[in-house]
Amino acid sequence: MSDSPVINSMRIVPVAGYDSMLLNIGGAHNCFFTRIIVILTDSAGHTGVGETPCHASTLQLLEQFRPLIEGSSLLRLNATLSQLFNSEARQQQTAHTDEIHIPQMNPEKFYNAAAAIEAALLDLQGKLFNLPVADLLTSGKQRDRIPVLGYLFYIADRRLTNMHYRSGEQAPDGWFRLRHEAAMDSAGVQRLAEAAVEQYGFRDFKLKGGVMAGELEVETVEALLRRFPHARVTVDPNACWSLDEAIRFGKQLAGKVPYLEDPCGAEQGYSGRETLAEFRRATGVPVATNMIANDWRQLHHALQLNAIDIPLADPHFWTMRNANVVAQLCNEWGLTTGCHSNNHFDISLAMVAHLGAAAPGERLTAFDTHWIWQDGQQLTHQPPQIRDGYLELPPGPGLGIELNMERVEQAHALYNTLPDKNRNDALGMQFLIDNWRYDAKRPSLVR
Ligand SMILES: O=C([O-])[C@@H](O)[C@@H](O)[C@H](O)[C@@H](O)C(=O)[O-]
Ligand SMILES: [Mg+2]
Repeated sequence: MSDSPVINSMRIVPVAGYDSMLLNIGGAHNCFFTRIIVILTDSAGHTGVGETPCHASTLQLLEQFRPLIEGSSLLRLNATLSQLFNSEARQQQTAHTDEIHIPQMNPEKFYNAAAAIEAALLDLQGKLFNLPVADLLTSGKQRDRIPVLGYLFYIADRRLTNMHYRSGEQAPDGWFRLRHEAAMDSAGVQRLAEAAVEQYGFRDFKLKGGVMAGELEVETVEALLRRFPHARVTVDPNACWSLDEAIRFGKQLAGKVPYLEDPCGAEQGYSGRETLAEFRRATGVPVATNMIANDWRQLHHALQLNAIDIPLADPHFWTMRNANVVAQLCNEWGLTTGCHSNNHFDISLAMVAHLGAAAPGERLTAFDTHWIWQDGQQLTHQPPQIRDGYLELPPGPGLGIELNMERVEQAHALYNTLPDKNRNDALGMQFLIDNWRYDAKRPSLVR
């Protein structure tokens, strides 16, 4: 191993960017979102980067892992990551939940931390070997671009708050202006979709549900389908519909949507995996999830119960290499590969591009990305591009991106000014509904 570059330094940089007042079951997105960037430098003179959701406990874990990373040999990446996976922090990790917008949920963020480190190490290895990260994943690069979907939200009126949402008024007409304006009904969401198609060429859409009564969200899906008859449109109510409601809406949408995402969840003593299995049997509608199959043990139970068709294995929940294994299992076992997302910068966009580029087989559903809400705030010189509904694999070795350090420092400075650094979507809701509180079983505006 004497010829292997050694990791000289690991920098952990919490960063913040701007977001719109996007609604979901957990409330309303804050005007700021936060992420962590991990920057590794090695003795060969290369820089490797990874990105992950930001939480105080993830920052602590990354600090804790620093001694295992600094001084490690780049070519012994497997051994280094095994140390992380064998650490006590991993043993303490409860099953990964997606309930990051609910402040009382504060599980150890082992996977988020490991994912950022692994991505940065892979980026360095790619630069060393002059290969894209997609080629370092077990299945190797399969394609140069991946289908991605237009992630649509109902948007609350930022003017009702005293929070620092951006206005977009300086932007020319179209997506970059509209994404800041209220969109509280089907017509509003349709206008967003039209602008997103104009800008990015999407053929697939996902509506973030769990906001309005289910009937209204189904109506929005149907309105989108009428407007874009050849598009694939789905809705994700984040498991807030009851099983009965999910079956009713599922039957209404059967044959019209490619899948429904987490249409129902745990209720009346039955687990989400059990209710989703019943939903599938009753409706025949394929099920995608990012809520009940987020680690090997959960995935195993979900598949035993025939509860899901599309595990949305997010590289930030699984790490890129594990998510690639999930994609291989999907290919071998007749499932469909997809990917979940949260608000993110362009380092995550590159991670997702490489993951999708390495997914084997043809059963790939359009990957999620929230990038369209952040486009323009990039932390790299040339972010990966979404054109014609496809996310293009950036050229060049590693992740194919280069940090713009001036932007990174600005985003870090912004993070340092924030009073609330962990995600908390309940804050903005107080401007819409007095004493609003999260309820996993009720859409956020149904109170
Ligand atoms: O960004 C949001 O509001 C989503 O609700 C996000 O937090 C979810 O994790 C995600 O998009 C999903 O459930 O698919
Ligand atoms: Mg989801």
